[in-house]
Amino acid sequence: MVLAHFGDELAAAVGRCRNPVVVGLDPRWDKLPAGFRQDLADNYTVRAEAYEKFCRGVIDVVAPLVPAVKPQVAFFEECGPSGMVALANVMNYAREKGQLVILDGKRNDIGSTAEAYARGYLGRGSVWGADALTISPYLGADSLEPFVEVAKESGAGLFVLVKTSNPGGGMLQDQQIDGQPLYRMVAQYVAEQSNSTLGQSGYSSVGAVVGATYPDQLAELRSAMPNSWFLVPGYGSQGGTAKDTAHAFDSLGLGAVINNSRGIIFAHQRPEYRDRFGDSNWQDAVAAATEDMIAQLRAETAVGKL
Ligand SMILES: O=c1ccn([C@@H]2O[C@H](COP(=O)(O)O)[C@@H](O)[C@H]2O)c(=O)[nH]1
Repeated sequence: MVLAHFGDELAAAVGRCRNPVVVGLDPRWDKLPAGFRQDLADNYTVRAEAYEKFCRGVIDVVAPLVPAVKPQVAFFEECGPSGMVALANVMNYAREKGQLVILDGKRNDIGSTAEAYARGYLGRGSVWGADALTISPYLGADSLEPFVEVAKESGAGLFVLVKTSNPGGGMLQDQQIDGQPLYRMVAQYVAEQSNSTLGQSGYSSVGAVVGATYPDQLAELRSAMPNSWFLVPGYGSQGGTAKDTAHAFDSLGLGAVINNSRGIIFAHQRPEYRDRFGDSNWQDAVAAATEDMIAQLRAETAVGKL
């Protein structure tokens, strides 16, 4: 079944869960709980199978708690073909469990190739069936249009990289062009596309990636893209805090979803959870870290009004 409208679906899911947490599925071999690792680290089929089993276990815990998961394609792609099968199985499992699936692939290319990416990834009628996909803006408008067109047809969503969470992103994104940083030009494009994909929630299906590590720009960009969902990475392991994300939300606590990958899925290794849970109770650590993040966001931001 095709999604009616990603922006509205996300608003409904965030409202239902009363929180905007996205759990990032970034499986890493050396961080998996002991029971998942065998002596076959160099066998990528074994790795892929372990990643799938682990991610299914994470989804079992977080599906009743949060609106969406964000599989990171890179960790599955690293495993070759068996990794891509594992990714497809994980995406299907998340959807079966009622989760929206935001695929972090950061795709794009020239227009005709971008169209193939868009048709392959976006919407439930597609082969991959992602509810939303992250895309790069740096090939320009003709590379982005196929994604927007397919998203409109399929009801799926897009998150355009506007101000990324990494320390080096400013090398290009902060460059001044005609008196404004490049990221503001990208934001303007996203705002324009949002106007043509507005849903009943007031939010569009064309959103923006803006890092929690740049709180000032989060505030600035919230005003520049008032109808766009923000996908906010950089929380936890990269240093972003709940307070840092406060300006990403509108006054009702909508408008942004906050991703946390390592900090949740590998919580069993974090000092604050390690002694309580350890490897054998890793799923309880995932639950505790998710619930703690929800509580922090509710205490420090307008999410408390949801
Ligand atoms: O600007 C960006 C865009 C994407 N990411 C991705 O989000 C997660 C973050 O992982 P953590 O473990 O929570 O740090 C990861 O998949 C990145 O590729 C980002 O961090 N920043």
